[in-house]
Amino acid sequence: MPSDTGTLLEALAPPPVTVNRPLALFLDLDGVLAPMAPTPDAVVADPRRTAVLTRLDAVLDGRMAIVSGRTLKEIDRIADRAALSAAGVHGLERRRRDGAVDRPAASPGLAEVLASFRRFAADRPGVVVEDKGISAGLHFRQSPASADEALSLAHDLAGTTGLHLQPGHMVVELRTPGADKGGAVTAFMAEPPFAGALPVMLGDDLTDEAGFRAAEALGGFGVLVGPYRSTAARYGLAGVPEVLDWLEAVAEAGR
Ligand SMILES: O=P(O)(O)OC[C@H]1O[C@H](O[C@H]2O[C@H](CO)[C@@H](O)[C@H](O)[C@H]2O)[C@H](O)[C@@H](O)[C@@H]1O
Repeated sequence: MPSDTGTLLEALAPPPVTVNRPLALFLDLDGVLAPMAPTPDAVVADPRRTAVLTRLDAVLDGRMAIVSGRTLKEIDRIADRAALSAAGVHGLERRRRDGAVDRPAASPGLAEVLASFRRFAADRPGVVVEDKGISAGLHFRQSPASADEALSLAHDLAGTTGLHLQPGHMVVELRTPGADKGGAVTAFMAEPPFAGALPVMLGDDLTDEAGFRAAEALGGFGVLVGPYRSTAARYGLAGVPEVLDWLEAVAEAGR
């Protein structure tokens, strides 16, 4: 059963390499397929990651999607276009295997948010603004002292614009309201080639919890990557190297 308390100190067991139904994989990007870096742009394509994603896509007959907070453009840059199916901006935009993309119109309040974020970043060295079109991120990994003020600014702007507040790892984001990662997993699972498979979602962030719950609701499970915390995930992996090892084992088992 998924764990529901953050006070337990136990680690989650690693996920099985084989399951008794065709497997569908939903993979978060930052912190799961790629190690954390000082800035979003510092994460680049990696031959080992691209190779295992390409292999998995073939072995799983296309039942593999990256489900990330990044935009589809960024997912393609970092994953070297190895994932045809993908959901970006925390599930707000979704690309099917045939290339068709669903994306909502950007909330009008985003222009004001970006202007405010840029004013905030201008006199705080290290603070980075990320314009994702339908969302805006304020990164403070390189300026941790700015965290409280950044969160407070984002909270105030969420109130005035109606945008959805999305906290993350050393970032706060304001995004167009709409689907989350759980919605993306559920939508993929309703369509070929995913329909009927057992969904497994790997993630590390709070935004991945919706994906874990969606996988569980459809008979699959979530895998928490990183330190133990309160989670809907059933299994755990310690970090990116362990994820890549596990994915390679899954690809090998399915060969
Ligand atoms: O859902 P994910 O694939 O995990 O994406 C979450 C966010 O990842 C990126 O930001 C994070 O990674 C950066 C690079 O390691 C790091 O510098 C930053 O502090 C992290 O928050 C990305 O920039 C965001 O758009 C994603 O939402």
